[in-house]
Amino acid sequence: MDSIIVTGGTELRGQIPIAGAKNACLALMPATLLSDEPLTLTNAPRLSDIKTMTTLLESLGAEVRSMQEGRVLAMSSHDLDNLTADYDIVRKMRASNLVLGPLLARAGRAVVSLPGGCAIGARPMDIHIAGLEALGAEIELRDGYLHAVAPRGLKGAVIEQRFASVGATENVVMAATLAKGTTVLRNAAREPEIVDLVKCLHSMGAHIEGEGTDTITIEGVDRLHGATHPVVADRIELGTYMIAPAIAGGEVELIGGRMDLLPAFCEKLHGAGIEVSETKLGLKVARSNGRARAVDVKTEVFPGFPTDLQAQMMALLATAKGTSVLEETIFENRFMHAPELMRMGAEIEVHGGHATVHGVERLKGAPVMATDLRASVSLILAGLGAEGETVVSRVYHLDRGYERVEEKLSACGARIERVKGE
Ligand SMILES: CC(=O)N[C@H]1[C@@H](OP(=O)(O)OP(=O)(O)OC[C@H]2O[C@@H](n3ccc(=O)[nH]c3=O)[C@H](O)[C@@H]2O)O[C@H](CO)[C@@H](O)[C@@H]1O
Ligand SMILES: C=C(OP(=O)(O)O)C(=O)O
Repeated sequence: MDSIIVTGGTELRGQIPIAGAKNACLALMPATLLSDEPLTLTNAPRLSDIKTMTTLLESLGAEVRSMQEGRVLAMSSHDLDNLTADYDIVRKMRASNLVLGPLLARAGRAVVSLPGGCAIGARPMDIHIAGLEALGAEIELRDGYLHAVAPRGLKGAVIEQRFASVGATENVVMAATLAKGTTVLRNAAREPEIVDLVKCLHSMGAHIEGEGTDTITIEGVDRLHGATHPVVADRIELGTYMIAPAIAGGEVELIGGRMDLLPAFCEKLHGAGIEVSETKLGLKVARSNGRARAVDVKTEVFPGFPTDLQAQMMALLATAKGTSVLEETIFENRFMHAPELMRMGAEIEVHGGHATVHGVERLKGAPVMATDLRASVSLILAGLGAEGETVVSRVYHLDRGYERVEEKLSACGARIERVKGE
């Protein structure tokens, strides 16, 4: 297994290009299942999760051609010869459950393994199931698999989600594009990845309104056609690299970055004394006034502070002046980076969904272990500002969501290298 070694203490200066969003691409790829014509995605990120989704789509009979070193994904689902998403693939990546809605809508049947829980929480699928059942699907759990059928086809309905789940919104919106009649989805997720998915569905001929608000209305159509769609910028990669100069000092321009993708996050960085400004090419982040200041953070659905940036923010607050309280409201077990940061000298107390962080002047490098995707990168960020060497092991989690992390950071002067494992 590969490790990443970071030697802290160098200010960062330079530019970092932001890739297409993993979480948008993982919803856009299954949209190919809705049409027998080709769907091409441009600005795709090069990540192991994208390879996993490729394997899943291919297992269903779709063709996925990766071009321009993975930047372009040309997909065709002309023939679907299998309607089962196998446990061996789904267990690797929860977003595999996003084939359920499209398969049901196009083929009237789907068998999708339940993904099970993961390190950050239990992550059930009841909201997905309730939404698809409201559209007329009959869904049964047998042998760990969801067996879904729509014997009379899907039919538009009014659906009120008990929580604005990102994945359930994506599954229901995709399924409703081919349902008969109108679907009104209330308490829909408003994340930019949903807006991007709807943009792509529009290009495929879907009739959808209200994306980006809490009510999405979908007028079903008989068929969707092919399209080409550019994947939106990855706001979580963006936020991650915005924190890098905030921790290490210096000034970095994030090419393709936009404040509207991260409104609450940009506000908190500002509150912590970090300068964020718009440039012609993206966003510029600078820390010129010494240590950051403590701020309290509560994770919320969009446009609130994203849970996927909570670990990275904790790494920043670990060396801020004063005490900060981080509240995690989306996942029940998403503070696993705290004990690793404590191995580097951070002073953190975790009580249920709250973490109290007493900022210290400086962290010290240590061997640490990545437990999940965002936890991994938070340890790298912490290492950038720490004294000495930080060795982050188990970085396969990192490769799920960050491409060329060492190259992007070392281009700005960071001392960071990957050591290949067995
Ligand atoms: C591939 C992808 O896009 N992943 C993102 C997506 O995950 P994902 O789509 O899985 O996240 P959800 O919004 O569905 O989950 C949020 C919360 O709702 C709960 N829940 C969800 C569905 C359900 O049927 N029942 C239920 O109880 C989950 O357990 C969790 O506690 O949004 C999360 C919240 O912004 C992000 O952290 C993930 O990075
Ligand atoms: C939690 C994440 O991903 P997933 O939903 O695929 O587990 C993430 O991207 O931080």
